[in-house]
Amino acid sequence: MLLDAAAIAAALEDLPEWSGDTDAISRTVEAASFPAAIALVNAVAEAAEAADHHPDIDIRWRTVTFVLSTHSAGGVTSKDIAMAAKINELTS
Ligand SMILES: C[C@H](O)[C@H](O)[C@H]1CNC2=NC(N)=NC(=O)C2=N1
Repeated sequence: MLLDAAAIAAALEDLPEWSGDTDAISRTVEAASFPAAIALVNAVAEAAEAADHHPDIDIRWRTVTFVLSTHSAGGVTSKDIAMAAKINELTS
């Protein structure tokens, strides 16, 4: 179910590294090195496969941006909030 702007803002209070709107949420991570960035992307890929929910990922040297939306719903759902929390776990 699509989340409205208020629900997304409330969810992002617990995910301060993330920002966004009703279209998508995103977080940029600066890893220690390019191999560390790739290792993070691989860990996120494994979690995304397990959840069958996949972020858009942009890799620029050691800076990785994750963008989450639920394509089938056309916006942000609880699946995106759950995957954002999972990415935070994998980042820390
Ligand atoms: C059939 C399967 O559930 C879908 O194709 C999944 C796969 N991963 C997905 N990932 C994202 N971000 N949005 C989707 O709607 C989506 N759909």
